[in-house]
Amino acid sequence: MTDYQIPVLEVTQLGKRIGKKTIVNDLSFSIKQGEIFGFLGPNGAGKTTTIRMLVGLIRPTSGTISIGGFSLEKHFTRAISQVGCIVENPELYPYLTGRENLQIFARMLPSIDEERIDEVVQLVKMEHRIDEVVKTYSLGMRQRLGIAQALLGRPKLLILDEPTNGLDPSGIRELRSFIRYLAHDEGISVFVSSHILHEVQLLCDRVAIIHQGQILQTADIDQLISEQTRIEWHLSPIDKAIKCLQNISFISSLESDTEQNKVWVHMPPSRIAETNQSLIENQIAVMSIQPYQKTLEDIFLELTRGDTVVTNDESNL
Ligand SMILES: Nc1ncnc2c1ncn2[C@@H]1O[C@H](COP(=O)(O)OP(=O)(O)OP(=O)(O)O)[C@@H](O)[C@H]1O
Repeated sequence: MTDYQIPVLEVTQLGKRIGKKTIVNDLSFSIKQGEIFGFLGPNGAGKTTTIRMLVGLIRPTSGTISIGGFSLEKHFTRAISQVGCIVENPELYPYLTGRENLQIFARMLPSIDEERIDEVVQLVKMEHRIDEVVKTYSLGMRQRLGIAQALLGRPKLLILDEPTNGLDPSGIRELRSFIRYLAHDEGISVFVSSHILHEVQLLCDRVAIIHQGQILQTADIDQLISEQTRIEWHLSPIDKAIKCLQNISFISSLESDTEQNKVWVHMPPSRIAETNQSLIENQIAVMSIQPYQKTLEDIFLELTRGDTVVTNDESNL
């Protein structure tokens, strides 16, 4: 079902100035169909301002946004009709049932019938509680209903601003598996902002790291982690081993301690076996191989040199 060729969201050199202050500067990224794209940054980095521009609540001062191939500026209605969005807490009527909330929202959209309401209720797996009043729902269920509301218009792109705020660990886990289902099984692209590294690492396929209104790095999560893997090799004879490793193209930043017979290199973990084989073919004894993998948090801290981002302690996953 997933087609990774079509960019559902394309953002080019997006910028926002308010007065003399640059809030967001030169953001460029694109999101493919069925992809979960994390927008990770500390408080005040510019995430909400970016989301407000993506959903047409404020105008960019520079750059372009294209949704499903339509420019948000030139074809606003066509572009925005492909977006479903909820901010931190969805706006719901507490004294009405879940279904009545969806019916009210559906009236604002063209051609949404009861059948579509039943479909989204099934999609968010709320069939058993949808006819109860919202004030009896947990925060996690309200989030689901908010997502159901956002899905009513069959969006290609779902935008979620810090969706796990206020949820307990089981609610977070449930929401995570639900978002993955929507993206990977239903083919909906998801843009999700977060200040929690661990959450992004567990949820997203790709991430843009934003700091002071600028993207520091955009990367595939798995690739990012594997590129940042440092491998410790215990080898003998060490001088011959170093020469051998220096000739391998995918190995970088070689450091060694000849007294301990140890070498540390950066390389993809998937190439360990072939490296091991070429060492053995060169009559080098391999005593041990120890990979050390950086977390997204380590990578973020290196990029930003220590600005505050919440670690997995707070996310409590
Ligand atoms: N209308 C405005 N006028 C002046 N400054 C603003 C305005 N809106 C946002 N800012 C500033 O821009 C910066 C980015 O704000 P934004 O809300 O986009 O950050 P954020 O990454 O979403 O952080 P948070 O998670 O705290 O909301 C902040 O320093 C904020 O104070």
